[in-house]
Amino acid sequence: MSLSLLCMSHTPLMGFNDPGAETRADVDALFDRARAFVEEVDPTLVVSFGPDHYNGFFYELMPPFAICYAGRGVGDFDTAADPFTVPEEIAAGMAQYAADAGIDMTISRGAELDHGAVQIPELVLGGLDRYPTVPVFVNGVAEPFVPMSRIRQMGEALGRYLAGLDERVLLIGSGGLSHDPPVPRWAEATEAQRAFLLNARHPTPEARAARQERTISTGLAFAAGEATIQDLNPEWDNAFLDVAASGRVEDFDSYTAAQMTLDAGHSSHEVRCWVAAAAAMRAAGPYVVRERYYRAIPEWIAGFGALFATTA
Ligand SMILES: O=C(O)/C=C/c1cccc(O)c1O
Ligand SMILES: [Fe+2]
Repeated sequence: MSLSLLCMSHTPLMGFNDPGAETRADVDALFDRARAFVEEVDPTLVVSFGPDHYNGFFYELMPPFAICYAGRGVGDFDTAADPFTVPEEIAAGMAQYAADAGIDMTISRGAELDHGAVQIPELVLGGLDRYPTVPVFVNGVAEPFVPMSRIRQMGEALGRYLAGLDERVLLIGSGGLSHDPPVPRWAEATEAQRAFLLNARHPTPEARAARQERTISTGLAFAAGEATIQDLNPEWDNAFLDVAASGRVEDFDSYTAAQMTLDAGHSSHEVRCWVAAAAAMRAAGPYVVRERYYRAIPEWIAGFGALFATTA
């Protein structure tokens, strides 16, 4: 048995907006190190915590988190539209263990997963079918949010279960850090946007392209200082990374959703994926940080961070 941890920001604008050659090379080198880390820890099982952006999970039924017994990419922003190879018995074991531990776990037997859940596994694992992978959806955009302590406890419960398996488990957390991309919000949404937030599965190619174009152009305007979205917050991001690196996962409990929105933007809640993954990792004992990375990248609307760790 062993556990390892790889948390990274995702951004669908990578490959669409140019952040400059130096930044691109720096991030490419980070992804090379991520792939080398995966090769080194040589997982027999991957558990990947990722959010959604109203491509697979909608307000018609929005759980705080869900273990996916089966899931496939929707292919937004050119991410893989492939199925994950999910070991169903392990997914079911995780769900039962979490339920027995008092976690109100949701499951999905047919999840549709967007770039939030697909981009990092696709890029660091080399495809969605290369390793047996259990995707775990964690809501990072849709209010209301459960307290961060529940995310930590959910991660810890799954970590205890995974630590008891005869597997080399790689935990992935995909999301964050500070960022405020133009994802509609119910409170200020128009009627048309509310219909979208309620259920807009399987958009036409034209609707998909229009949506993506809005995000791409917002990224360009943001980098030019002309967008109205919230600024990135490198100070907040580095404080979050400090906690994640320390392994003191209970310290995340003091993060409230309202303050996170104010400090770090409406999509900062994606860090819940990191919290779940780090808490699962910590449940197996102290860990040693092998990589810590941070760079604010406005063209990609991303406080772009990474943390890799192995058991001490
Ligand atoms: O438009 C979306 O669906 C999401 C955009 C986005 C932009 C930047 C960073 C992220 O994590 C995003 O999800
Ligand atoms: Fe995102």
